[in-house]
Amino acid sequence: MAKKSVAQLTAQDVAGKRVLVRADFNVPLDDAGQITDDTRIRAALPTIQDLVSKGAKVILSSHFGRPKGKVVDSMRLTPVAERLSALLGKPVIKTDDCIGEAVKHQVDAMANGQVILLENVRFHSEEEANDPEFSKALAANADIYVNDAFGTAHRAHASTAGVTQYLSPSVAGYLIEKELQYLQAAIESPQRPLAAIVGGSKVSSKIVVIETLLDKVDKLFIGGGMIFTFYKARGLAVGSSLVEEDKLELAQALEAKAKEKGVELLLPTDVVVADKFAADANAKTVAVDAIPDGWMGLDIGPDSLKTFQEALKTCKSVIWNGPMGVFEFPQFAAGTEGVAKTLASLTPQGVTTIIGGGDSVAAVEQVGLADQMSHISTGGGASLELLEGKVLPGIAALDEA
Ligand SMILES: Nc1ncnc2c1ncn2[C@@H]1O[C@H](COP(=O)(O)OP(=O)(O)O)[C@@H](O)[C@H]1O
Ligand SMILES: O=C(OP(=O)(O)O)[C@H](O)COP(=O)(O)O
Repeated sequence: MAKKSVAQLTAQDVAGKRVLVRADFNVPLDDAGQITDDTRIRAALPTIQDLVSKGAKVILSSHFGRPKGKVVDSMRLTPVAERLSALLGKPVIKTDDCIGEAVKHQVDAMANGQVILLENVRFHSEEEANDPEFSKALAANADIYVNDAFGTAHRAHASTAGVTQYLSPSVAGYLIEKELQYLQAAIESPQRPLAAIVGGSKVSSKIVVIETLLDKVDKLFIGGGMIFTFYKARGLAVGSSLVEEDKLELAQALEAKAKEKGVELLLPTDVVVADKFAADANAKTVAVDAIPDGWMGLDIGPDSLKTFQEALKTCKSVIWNGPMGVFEFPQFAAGTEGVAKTLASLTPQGVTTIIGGGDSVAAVEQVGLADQMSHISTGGGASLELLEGKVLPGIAALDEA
């Protein structure tokens, strides 16, 4: 069912009101703490600018990384406030916390049209627990709620779902509307063959998505840190590669389900391994059954890339989430770049190419191919869960239109 939109809020509705806007400012940073891709920040601007122009007091909120309920200095939202300020052309004050008395004083002092950014909501463990008291504390400094955090819409957290119990109206922002409009149409009746490419490092949350994806897709490509759990489940040695020990049985079951469903499951046959996790590591390409002890797989190998590229050319729709390797280090970027180039070449041939996820989008931006894809989604896990047919809790919680 359609959700109420920020577009339906008039200047009369919001002028002088405190509007809590949940955005997804979980952007990639380099080692020096500099933002390497600001797609997610730019994507939130239409909602922010609309509210500013209508005279609202705009209180932005976001998570950043996975600090697990503790204050982690490297996960403060300071760089985001600076970039937002530059993009909006006006100062954006960042508070030291996201709830409490000090925040209340700062909000009370806001002028109409002013923007502040609350500190990382995940510094409180109650955020991910969707704790009602924490939701109330967030709501205490606001009158109206707008959710524009598409990338976090698959999480039922306090700032994405719980807070809607205490603020009315609770509406969708322009980014969420735009993402749903595109993705629902592409996903509900896709041109087939439909393929998903899943990679990256969030193995435990993405491997569970694969189970339902197998009911939807014709081909499934697996790369990134995900592959080693499958290899280990097959009894192969994986050196010091990323492995989720408690997902080995699941990996086996997924391979069996793919066979039973007739879904073509493509896993790399060779990998680029490194003797340490660093840009200047020693690296070599080996077959997946020959990963040396103490070495870690950081990219798919050239033979696998070729196989993936050939198989992609037979697809009519492709949704990609998660890089094929540690593309931030040039010697492990070939798999990700190769897949990006193939997808970019398929879009003009009428293939629907959808890229989702903070790092996946950054990778495609890095090679200058973002504008050659059908759709760049700000959500990786969120777009995969939509493809699975799941209801996203951050959207379900909003008022009906
Ligand atoms: N083999 C690998 N081992 C460790 N990390 C990897 C591997 N392959 C990819 N990665 C890392 O995965 C990260 C992105 O993962 P993820 O957050 O799941 O993607 P997205 O943000 O696109 O959803 C990148 O920073 C990349 O370096
Ligand atoms: O980066 C995100 O998701 P994504 O990597 O699936 O695109 C979102 O900000 C959600 O982060 P989370 O997966 O830590 O909940």
